[in-house]
Amino acid sequence: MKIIDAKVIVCSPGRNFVTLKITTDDGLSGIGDATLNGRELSVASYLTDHVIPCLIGRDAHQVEDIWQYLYRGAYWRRGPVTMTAIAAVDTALWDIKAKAAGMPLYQLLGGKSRTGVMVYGHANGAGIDETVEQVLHYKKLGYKAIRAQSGVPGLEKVYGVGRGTLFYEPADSSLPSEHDWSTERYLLHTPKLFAAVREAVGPDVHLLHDVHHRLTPIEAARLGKALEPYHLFWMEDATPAENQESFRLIRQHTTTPLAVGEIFNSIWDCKDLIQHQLIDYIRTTVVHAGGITQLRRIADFAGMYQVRTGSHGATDLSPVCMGAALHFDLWVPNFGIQEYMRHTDETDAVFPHAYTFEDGFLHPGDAPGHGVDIDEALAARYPYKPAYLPVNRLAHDGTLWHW
Ligand SMILES: O=C(O)C(=O)C[C@H](O)[C@H](O)CO
Ligand SMILES: [Mg+2]
Repeated sequence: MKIIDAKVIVCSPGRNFVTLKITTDDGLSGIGDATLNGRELSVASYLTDHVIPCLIGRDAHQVEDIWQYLYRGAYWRRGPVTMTAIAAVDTALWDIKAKAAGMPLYQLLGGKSRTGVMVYGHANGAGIDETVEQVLHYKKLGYKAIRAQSGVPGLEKVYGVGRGTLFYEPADSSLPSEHDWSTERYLLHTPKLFAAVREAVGPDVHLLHDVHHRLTPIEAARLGKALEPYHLFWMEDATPAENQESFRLIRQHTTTPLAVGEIFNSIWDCKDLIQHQLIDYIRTTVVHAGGITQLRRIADFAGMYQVRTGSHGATDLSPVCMGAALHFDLWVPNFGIQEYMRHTDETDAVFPHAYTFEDGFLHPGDAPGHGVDIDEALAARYPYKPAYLPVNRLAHDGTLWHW
């Protein structure tokens, strides 16, 4: 089964997406997500200029060999652009392999390990009352797990608080917009938020929170401790993770479970965190961590240390990534949870998909492959629009901080 064509489709149905489509000589085609928020065209170029020429004529069934060929063959290893490009190829090839077998992808991975994929939704509000209201709204929609983010008094724009109720889109400007930040205000506010949310929602709903890399390890330890009475499912990205060792300090002070990894692109980024049991959930995704082939390796390694998966699933990960992720989630033995930020109707129309939401769970469906397609004619009606993620500055003196 030879690869005869591969092309990159860039479109912007509400937000930018990059999709790779691979076609074989026996008429099968598969697609992979290649979206890297705010840096989309770098991956498109990496694929078009450097990867696609090397794919033509290869056997589409050799998923592992092609992965190694692209990873080792580039000489320059890892990095978000490279690994997103490799992920797109890998996802498209798994899609083709499953279609050739006439099976949904989860069957090829080892079959179902559960009846559905528990997801968490995003509730956010300008203040505590509005956030509580949103959490209750998500509960009513059937969600078993809800992430809560709220504006902080005295700060104008805070991570996680966007427009609308079901959709959140941080890449909101043609040049990076500027947010302001005060750790002290945030640390005073957030325990009050979770006291109110837990009180309103009761003991059974899982609650999650994303710190978005904004605290130092000792500050994160203080927050984790303060949140213990509200028994969070996880506290995410408590501090930047370039130095994996820094999580040891947080761990020594709090029993609040820790989740990390949405910006990781290889198993090496999480090796120490997993091996030393410094985290509880690993958030690497299909699209940014080298596809199903490497994600499977990360999950198996994590399983040895009782670390479970909790893949990133924000709106900048296309429905193609979501479809592939759900097959992975249905199979992976050490599954924890899947993030689910709904896409807009425009996005869903461009990417028709087999997955469905019911009562807090997503189901990948039983269509052969990963079950997500792209309507190329419709995609062509939404040309690329430059859009950046914001930056963050300390409110008191304008120092550039982590966003
Ligand atoms: O979904 C999350 O947990 C995020 O942190 C979302 C990120 O800000 C977003 O995906 C950046 O592209
Ligand atoms: Mg996050």
